[in-house]
Amino acid sequence: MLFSYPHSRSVTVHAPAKLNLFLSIDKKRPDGFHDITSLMLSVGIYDTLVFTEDPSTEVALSVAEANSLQPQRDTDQQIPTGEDNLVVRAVRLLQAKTGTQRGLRIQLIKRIPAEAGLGGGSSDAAAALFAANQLWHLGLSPEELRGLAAELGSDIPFFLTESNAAICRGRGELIEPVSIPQCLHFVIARPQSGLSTADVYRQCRVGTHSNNQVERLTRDLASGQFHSISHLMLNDLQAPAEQLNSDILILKDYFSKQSVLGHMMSGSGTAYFGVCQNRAQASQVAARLRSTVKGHVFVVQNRL
Ligand SMILES: C[C@@](CO)(OP(=O)(O)O)[C@H](O)COP(=O)(O)OP(=O)(O)OC[C@H]1O[C@@H](n2ccc(N)nc2=O)[C@H](O)[C@@H]1O
Ligand SMILES: Nc1ncnc2c1ncn2[C@@H]1O[C@H](COP(=O)(O)OP(=O)(O)O)[C@@H](O)[C@H]1O
Repeated sequence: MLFSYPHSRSVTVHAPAKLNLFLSIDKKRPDGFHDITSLMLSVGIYDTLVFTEDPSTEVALSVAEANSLQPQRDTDQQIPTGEDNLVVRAVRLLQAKTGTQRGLRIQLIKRIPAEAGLGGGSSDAAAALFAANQLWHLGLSPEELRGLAAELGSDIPFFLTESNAAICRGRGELIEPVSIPQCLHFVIARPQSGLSTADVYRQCRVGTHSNNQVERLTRDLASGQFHSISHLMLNDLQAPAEQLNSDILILKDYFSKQSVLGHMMSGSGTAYFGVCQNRAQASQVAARLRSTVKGHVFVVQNRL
C-alpha cells in the first residue's frame, strides 16, 4: 500500500492488486471455508482512494472508473456504491468495534478489474481500515487491524502486511511474509466476464501437491532460477473456473503458445497471467493479446 498525507484531514491510498503464483486447496473446513496454501505477490495495478474527514457522522462513497472520473457506467463490472461496498463495510466494522461515530467522505477510483482474482475489493478494504484508523486517531495496531480485516474477508489481511509477498495459509489470513527481491514481469489479461469467488470454491476439489512445493517455488523466484517455475506454479481453482468460464481456456491456449516462463489463472479468476522473461517480452505478448482478446490487458511488475 502506498499512501500520502496532503493535509491532515485527508489521506490518499494507492491500493495494489495481487497475483496468486501458488494456490492449493488443502481441506474443506466445517465452517464452509477451505484451508489453502497460497503464494501472493502484490503487483503494480492500483485503485486510488481518497479519504477525507467529514464533520457529520455520514460515511459517503463515490466510485469512478479511472481515466473517466465520471460515475461508473453500467458494465458487467458493477461495483456496489453503498453499504455493500467492501470499503464501506470496512469503515462500518471499525466504527462498530471502536464506538466512534465520526464521518468520512471516500472517493474510490477503480483500475483493478473486479471478479478477476486480483483482490481489488480486498485491497480497497485494507486501505479503508488503514486510512480510517489514521484519520480518526483510533490507534489500532497493525495486528489489530489485520484481525478486523480477517472478519471481513480472507484475503484482506495480506494487504495490511508490510511485505509485498507472503505465503498465506488457513483460509488466507495466516500470513508468512517472504522476500522476493527479483523484478518479475507479468502480462495479466482479464476477459470480458468475471467469476464469483464463492461459485468457484463451490465447484473445487481438494488438490494434491508435492511436499514443500510452495517453498521451492518461493526460493526459485527469490533467487532468479526461473527454469523450474512452470512446474511449481499451481492453482487448484483453475479447473473448476475453466468449467464455469470458457474465456479462461482461450487465454490458457494463447499463453501456452508464447515462450513465457510460466502461466496460470490468478485466484478464483478470471484473470490469467504469464510470467515473462523481461519487459520487452511482456510488451510483445500484451500487444498480440490486445489484438485478439476483448477485456483488460496489463503489463506489470511485482512490488519490491
Ligand atoms: C481465491 C482467493 C485466492 O487468494 O482470492 P480471489 O480470487 O477472491 O481474489 C481467496 O482465497 C478468496 O479470498 P476472499 O476473496 O477474501 O474470499 P472471502 O470473501 O473470504 O470468501 C468468499 C467466499 O469464498 C469461499 N472461500 C473463501 C476463502 C477460502 N479460504 N475458502 C472458501 O471457501 C467461501 O465460500 C466464501 O463465502
Ligand atoms: N471496493 C470494491 N471493489 C471491487 N469489488 C467490490 C468492492 N466492494 C465490493 N465489491 C464486490 O465484491 C466482488 C468481488 O470483489 P473483487 O475485488 O473483484 O474480488 P476478486 O479478488 O475475486 O477479483 C465484486 O464483484 C463486487 O461486487
